[in-house]
Amino acid sequence: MLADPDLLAGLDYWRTLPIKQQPAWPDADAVGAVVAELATMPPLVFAGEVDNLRERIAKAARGEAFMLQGGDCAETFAGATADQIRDRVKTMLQMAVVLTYGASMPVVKVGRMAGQFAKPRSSDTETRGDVTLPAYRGDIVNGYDFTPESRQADPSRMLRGYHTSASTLNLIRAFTQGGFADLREVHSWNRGFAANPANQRYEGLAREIDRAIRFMEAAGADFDELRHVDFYSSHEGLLMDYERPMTRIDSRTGTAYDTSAHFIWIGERTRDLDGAHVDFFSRVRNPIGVKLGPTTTPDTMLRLIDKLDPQREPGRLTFITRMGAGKIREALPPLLEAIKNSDAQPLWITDPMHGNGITTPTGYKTRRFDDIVDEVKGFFEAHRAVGTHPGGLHVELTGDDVTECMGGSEFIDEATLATRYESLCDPRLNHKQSLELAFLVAEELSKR
Ligand SMILES: O=C[C@H](O)[C@H](O)COP(=O)(O)O
Ligand SMILES: C=C(OP(=O)(O)O)C(=O)O
Ligand SMILES: [Mn+2]
Repeated sequence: MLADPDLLAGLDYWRTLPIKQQPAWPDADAVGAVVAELATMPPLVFAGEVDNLRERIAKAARGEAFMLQGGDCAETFAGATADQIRDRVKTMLQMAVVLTYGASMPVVKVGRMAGQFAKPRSSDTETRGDVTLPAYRGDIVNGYDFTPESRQADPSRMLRGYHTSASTLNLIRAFTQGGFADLREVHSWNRGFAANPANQRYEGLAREIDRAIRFMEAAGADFDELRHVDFYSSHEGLLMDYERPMTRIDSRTGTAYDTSAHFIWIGERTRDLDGAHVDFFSRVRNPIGVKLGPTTTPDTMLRLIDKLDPQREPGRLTFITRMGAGKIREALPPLLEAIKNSDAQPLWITDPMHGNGITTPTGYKTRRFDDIVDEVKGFFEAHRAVGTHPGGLHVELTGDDVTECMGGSEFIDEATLATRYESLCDPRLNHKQSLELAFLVAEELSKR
């Protein structure tokens, strides 16, 4: 089907609107050449897969599924190795099994992976000693090394971002379709975790899952079927010179899909109602997420719904709340009440990371595991009180044994942060902290 000329013109309307958080590219011609090349590259995802995800999100919004979204704050080109990708996928699969049991519902698995390369920053510059340089905006824009050459925005990085996303997604598809996701195998990894004396508290739940799997086996469940899982990609839709050329007209329907990922979210810093990002993503068919911080008013939220989901399409819109542990119990209920009295049915998921950042006196950005857990609990409490569905969890995590967030059963403290702090942006839960969070959330889910 041919695209309607108004749709094509609309996809560039964002250029006339105020825009935030874009790099200062030094050479417009070089950007134009990269954008033209990106526009000729094959899509990373197929529109039909995007539609499937939208249907699953619709189920989660109705309270019939739970969404798990996780991965790095900022993926890096160097971090796209087989081992690191495998360990992140493994962590997500392990969490998903625990959550599936806790929720007694399917878990929709979405990686902050295969394209999560662009970062919004609080400041355009970074100063070390008496040197000030442009801030690091993610590997798709500039380098992390603190030199003028590395921090200069380089559009050729967008091509490397595309190719790194393609190879990452290829390996994710191979793992999740090729047998690595076998339910019995994933559960045996979880048994290893719960067998550690530090995680004794979770042993009971692990044993219950064990019994459930043995029951399934005895009852003749087809475990071959359970070796394949659907795993979707997502990232913040931030860098417009990348997202626009990756947006294509679907030949089946004549509508626009951003083919850089299945799911795209708009960040807390760029969700202005009259800004470029909201306008652009209002015109693509992907399921869209919007981060909502503690200052969000019901009116702003309702206007975001009108812009991004005027048809009230099931699965179209996900609100990712990131209020902070100390604020969620006051800030979230008024938003939930306003939704209850409207005709909209967004999916609600909790990001317990971005409202709980602190910086140590030694300069590490970190988060306390207990604050993260507390925000998740506040999220469940708010939904329970209002009668809406707490539909998912959005976390920054890695499969590696890093020391970036404090607490958890290994008691990572301020002094320990320095031993293996690897994130180039925000602190991630390590493998064990991620599993621990999944067990705690499963306990909350099973209370319902
Ligand atoms: O993930 C995002 C960070 O919170 C965001 O990039 C801001 O970080 P900054 O305050 O270090 O710039
Ligand atoms: C920048 C991020 O979050 P927020 O927009 O909620 O600050 C993020 O998810 O990494
Ligand atoms: Mn982050």
